[in-house]
This record gives sequence, C-alpha cells and structure tokens, in this order.
Amino acid sequence: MTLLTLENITHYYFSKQGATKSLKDISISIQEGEFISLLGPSGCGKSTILSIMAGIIQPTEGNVSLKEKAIQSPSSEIGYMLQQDYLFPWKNILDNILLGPKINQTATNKIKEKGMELLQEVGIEHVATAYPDALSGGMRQRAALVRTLINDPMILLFDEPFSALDYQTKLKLEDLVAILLKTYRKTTVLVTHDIGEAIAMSDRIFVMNTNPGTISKVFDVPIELRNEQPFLARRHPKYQLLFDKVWDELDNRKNVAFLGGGK
Ligand SMILES: Nc1ncnc2c1ncn2[C@@H]1O[C@H](COP(=O)(O)OP(=O)(O)OP(=O)(O)O)[C@@H](O)[C@H]1O
Repeated sequence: MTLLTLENITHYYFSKQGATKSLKDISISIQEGEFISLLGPSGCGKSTILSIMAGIIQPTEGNVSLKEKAIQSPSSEIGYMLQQDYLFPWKNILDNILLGPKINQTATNKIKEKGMELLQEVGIEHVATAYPDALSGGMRQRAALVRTLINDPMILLFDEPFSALDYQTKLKLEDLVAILLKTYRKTTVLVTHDIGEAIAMSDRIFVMNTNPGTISKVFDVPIELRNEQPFLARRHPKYQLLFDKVWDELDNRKNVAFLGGGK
C-alpha cells in the first residue's frame, strides 16, 4: 500500500535576490514498510524534498500526501531526524525523549516505560538520567533516534543522521537502525551523500541531478542485499556492481578521469 506520495513537485525559494528553483517535477511514491534513499550532489534539493515531506515547507506546484491526505504542516505522524541531535542540554536524556509526548499530552507511565525500553534497545538505558553533554556523538544520536521513535510516527525522515559520526560508530548505528526499523516496521526516507550507506540500507535509491533538482534515475536494490544487515551487505558481490552503477549515474567517472584515475 502506498504511504507517501509526491506528485509533480516543483519548488522555488524566494528571497530578496530573487527566486531559486530548487526542485522540478519530482514524483515519488513510497510503499508502507519501504526504505528509500535520496542521493545526489550538494544543492540538488534532497533536504528540500525532506522538508516538503515533513510539512515544514509547501511545494510551489504539485501535491504531497500521507495516506492520501495532503501534508500541510508538521505532525507527530512524521518523524524527522537530522545530522545534529538538537537535544536540550538542560534536560536529561529521558526528559528529552519524553518531550514530544509531554507536548502532545500523551506522556503516560506506559510511554515512559516505552521510552526506557527503547533506550535499552539502543543500548543507552544506563544514561537515562544523564545530561546530553556527558554522552558521545553516537550515544546522542541513539537518544535522538529514540526521541523520534517514541511518537510512533508512520514515516521516518532521516537527513544525514550518521554523517557527523566517526566511521565505526556510523556502521554500528546503521545496523542498529536497520534492526529497529524491521522490528517496528517503519517506512523510511534517508538523505545521504554516502553511496555505500544508501545501498546497504535501502530498498530503492533515487539519484538526483542539480540546478534545479530532478530525479535522474531510480535503482532497485537486489533482494540479496536487502536481506542482509547493512554491514554484511557491503561484502556481497552485488554490492560493488550496484555501487559502480550508482557511481556512474552520479557522473563521478568524469571526476576520476580528471584526477588521472579514469580512461
Ligand atoms: N532557505 C533558502 N533560501 C534560498 N535558497 C535555498 C534555501 N534553502 C536551500 N536553498 C537552495 O535550494 C537548493 C536545494 O537546497 P537543499 O538544501 O535542499 O539541497 P541538498 O541537496 O540538501 O544540499 P546538501 O547536500 O548540500 O545538504 C540549493 O540551490 C540551495 O542553495
């Protein structure tokens, strides 16, 4: 069943300097339980698409809907996780996590228990009463993930959530997130610059072009890779084949040739 639909989206940013066409004719249909990635050069409009999906900005033309209902503003049905964790430094981890339910007036004892369970699942229940400053970057992102999951959103939007982390922590978190998404059967959109991450985590990859942002190609990730945990998917022979195809689509060959590595 289709969960989220973007239909012929065009978007302009307006400023004193004039109008910037950020997106042109973007159409994306995401099925329930699916994981898709948006991959493309800087400035191609990945974050703008995510902001439109989150209801933070409206498209200039076209329609965006969640379960056939137009998305017009942010809601707890849509979870948004960014590169920065935005944890409040004056609140402990559990209070940071319970902030959404408190605002929505759903912070019952059951929700608090669920918060503790989720903290346990991501391996940081021992820091529930600690303050964000005392946590490593990876632990903070785990807390941010719990804060996103506790509202039980229909769809998760991830804007480069692993990019500020060291490589080992990033790989570990990718596996953890993949397990949680399967357990809670979440639909997910990931914005990333990392081809490997997109291949290892996604069902489909949307490669974008820039000026204005368009979708140049959609890649289906082979089932053999989708059945593996992200870390192990990277070792599969089909991983490198797909990596090369995506690399070519991103026009990177030209850059390699320029550096003396190509034909
Ligand atoms: N608030 C804004 N006002 C004017 N132009 C903007 C604004 N935000 C983004 N843009 C422009 O819109 C285009 C798309 O930006 P966006 O941030 O969505 O790209 P991106 O693919 O997410 O980039 P990156 O990978 O660098 O994060 C770019 O040309 C950018 O300069």
